[in-house]
Amino acid sequence: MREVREAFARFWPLTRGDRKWLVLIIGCVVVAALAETASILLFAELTDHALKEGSISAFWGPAGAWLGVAVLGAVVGYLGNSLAVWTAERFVLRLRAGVFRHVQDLPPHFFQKHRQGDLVERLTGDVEAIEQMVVSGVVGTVSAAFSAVFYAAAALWLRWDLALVTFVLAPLFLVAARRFSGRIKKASQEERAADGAITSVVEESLGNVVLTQAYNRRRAEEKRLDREARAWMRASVRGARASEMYEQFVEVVETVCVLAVIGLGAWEISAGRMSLGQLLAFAAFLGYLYPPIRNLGQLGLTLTAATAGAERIQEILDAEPAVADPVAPVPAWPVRGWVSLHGTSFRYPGAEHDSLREVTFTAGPGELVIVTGPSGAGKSTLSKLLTRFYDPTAGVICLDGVPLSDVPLEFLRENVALLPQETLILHGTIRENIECGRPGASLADIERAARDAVAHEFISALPEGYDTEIAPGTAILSGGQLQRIAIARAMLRGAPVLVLDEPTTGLDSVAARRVVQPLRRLMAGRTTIMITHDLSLAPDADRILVVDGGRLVEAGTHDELMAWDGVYTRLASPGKGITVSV
Ligand SMILES: Nc1ncnc2c1ncn2[C@@H]1O[C@H](COP(=O)(O)OP(=O)(O)OP(=O)(O)O)[C@@H](O)[C@H]1O
Repeated sequence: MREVREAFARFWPLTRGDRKWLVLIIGCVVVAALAETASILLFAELTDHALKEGSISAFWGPAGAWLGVAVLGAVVGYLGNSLAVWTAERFVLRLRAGVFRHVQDLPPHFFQKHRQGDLVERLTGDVEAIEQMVVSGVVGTVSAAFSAVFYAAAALWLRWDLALVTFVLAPLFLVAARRFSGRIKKASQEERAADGAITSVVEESLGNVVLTQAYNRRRAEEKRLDREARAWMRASVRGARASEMYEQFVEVVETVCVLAVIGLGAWEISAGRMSLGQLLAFAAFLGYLYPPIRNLGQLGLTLTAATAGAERIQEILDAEPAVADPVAPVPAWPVRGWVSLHGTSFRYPGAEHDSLREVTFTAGPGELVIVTGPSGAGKSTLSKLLTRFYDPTAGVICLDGVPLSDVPLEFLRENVALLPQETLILHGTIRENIECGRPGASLADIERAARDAVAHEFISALPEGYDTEIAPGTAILSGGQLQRIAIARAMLRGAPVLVLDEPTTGLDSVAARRVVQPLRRLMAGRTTIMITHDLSLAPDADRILVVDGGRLVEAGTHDELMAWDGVYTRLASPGKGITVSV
């Protein structure tokens, strides 16, 4: 129960703004319960008078009142339930948006640690589970509690002695619910994790379908899915079994109660203190009294199952973004493009070694600085620091002399544009894909950027031109063409500082040559830091920095470094072999 309380306390604040609706819903629920109670009492009156005495004149009054009460109950029931669904869905909407916003700010290593399918499951199934706990849980509990109290009062009023017998046995329902809640929660946790794993396997397999088919991995992938699906099946059967056991146990408890009432009733009838009609009315009444008590127990189980989802969402919400907007940000300024690193070191969270060690260099407006080095040297890490996905663990990185941690994140990313290793394509038209470099840009600007990126020609040749729909992994365009779209996007952004991470990776030499010309245009007049293995642009670079094992080991122009005969010479002359740092 402590977990339910904790999870509840965490998510209850999200109902702010909707609490007035919750109060209204509860009002409807209470009126509906009252109407229901009144109808039971009217039923008892009908049995006692109209039926027992066989009097039709005694029928009309209670019958009319019963109909009135039933209509009132129906109206408030409809209002309350519709409002409850609306409020619950609003809660889901808000919670999902909040979790999604949080996830978007999380650092790259978070996404390396969590499988995508699992995150999808958390943002869908688990979010709904929390709704069950916070909104439907509250409404359901209040509704069942009020109904139980009203029915109990009515039962006492009808026959206090029989009512007491039924009350004595009622706590058995709650004991049973407690007994089963642990098992149900565990099964529910496993089921949710397995759900996430299934989504992950399907997503990864379909995303890699070429590898699967080319390497005959179909059987292996099927086995992987089968393993997760079986785990899901086991958990869901275990959960269903525990719920069913609870249901059946409750049935038995109910039978015991009915038998106790009939036994006591038989004794009362034999002593002449009760009529058969009264006993039947009371027994029928039990049919009303037990469901809300039973529901209370069932709700307890739903709540414990929902905490499994709540804990999975909490785990995401507890993950901290690696960087935050500065508390006292420097006001925006016309950025010139001086980038300087001073004794910068960085270690990934949880890693044992620094990925960058005491790196110091400066790059100025109009300069092309190439960062190269063996695989695993720390080059991509440098691009993550320059665009502030992480803050250095030691040292400082400045833009125009201002530490990046004092620059508002949005302003920083407007002025330092990243062209990442993998070509990032969004679902949408080519125009939208370029426009996201500068939202709201005119078509003329988009076309100019595409022309500069040598992309206008192939885009115009497409039947739908700039309105052609593309998506990640699209087959309409080649890797080089997609890269040129990404370059057009960066051109449109017009940022004074460019960080290019392996801009020609994955392109064959012809395609790579085709992007070199637009790249040169893109770089003109800006500070460009290009991280690359491909040294075809090296002779043009103002400076080449060679990183090895996280350290800056060589710096100079192509000619200077070639004359040095060090790491760079080996990298630039493949015949001499490339070192790989570990
Ligand atoms: N999320 C992470 N957690 C821990 N260590 C990491 C993480 N990402 C990278 N590393 C480590 O940091 C070091 C530098 O990695 P980085 O990706 O910067 O190398 P790189 O020079 O760009 O390599 P490549 O040229 O192969 O892309 C490597 O030893 C790598 O294992």
